[in-house]
Amino acid sequence: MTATDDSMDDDVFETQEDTDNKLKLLENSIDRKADTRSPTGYRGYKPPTEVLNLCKTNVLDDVQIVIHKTILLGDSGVGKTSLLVKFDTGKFESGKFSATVGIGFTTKVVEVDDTKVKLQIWDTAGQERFRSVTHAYYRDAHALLLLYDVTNKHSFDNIRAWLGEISDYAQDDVAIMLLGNKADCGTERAVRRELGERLAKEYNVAFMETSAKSGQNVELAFHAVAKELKCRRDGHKDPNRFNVQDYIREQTQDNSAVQQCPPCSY
Ligand SMILES: Nc1nc2c(ncn2[C@@H]2O[C@H](COP(=O)(O)OP(=O)(O)OP(=O)(O)O)[C@@H](O)[C@H]2O)c(=O)[nH]1
Repeated sequence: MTATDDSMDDDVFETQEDTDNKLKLLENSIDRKADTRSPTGYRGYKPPTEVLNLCKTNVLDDVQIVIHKTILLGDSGVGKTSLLVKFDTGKFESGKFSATVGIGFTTKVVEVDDTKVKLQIWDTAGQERFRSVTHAYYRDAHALLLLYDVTNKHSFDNIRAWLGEISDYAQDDVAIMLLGNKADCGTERAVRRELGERLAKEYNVAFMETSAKSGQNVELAFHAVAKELKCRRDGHKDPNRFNVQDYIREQTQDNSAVQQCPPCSY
């Protein structure tokens, strides 16, 4: 499977008009909020011009598309922006990104079983003060990638709270994948892989460890989500229900020689 920037033929999921209306709503709400005092200091926030331009080019050019909205969530500093940039550009630049302010997105086409699936991937700010803004985006999300940092126990302990917010604000059938990021940090590890696996099982969500730095499982995380979303859409035609965790297991076994986590003592 490969990820490309090609457009795709498929039926309409979100139209140009829908996207236009959302942009207008976003711009209006930002203008309105700028008029009032904000306890968080967020109300004056305007998305960067590039984000708005991105909306106006990449999405609006393709009218005949299926957009699967995928959101990256998790505490500040767990690596959401780095994971997205690695997937998008193949690059990791240590310490390059300042904390995300508000929200922005990138679109990426992923090829699954000879079909193109368009993921609109939203990167959110992990900082608490932006939480009310990001909640607004949960409602129409098809998939959520929830990250913690394997070197930061606190970010793992907060996952239950994140899952609580997800159940409050997202659709019941949203696809959720828990990602333990920074798996390259062998000696600094503070959260064992088994703890992540156990938590994911408890909440019945998919799980894998990733590294935006080494690239471990980065493509796989987004491909697994794309495959899950495609299978959900095709569900009525597919008698053998796709199981995303089995798929991840098969794929990581295939690649285990290159993707093995360094031994750790936790
Ligand atoms: N070693 C290692 N460092 C990483 C990895 N992913 C991200 N980082 C580093 O962790 C720091 C935070 O990464 P970001 O991508 O900005 O984190 P974020 O979750 O987007 O943070 P917010 O925007 O504040 O929500 C940066 O210094 C990254 O270089 C990884 O997989 N391995």
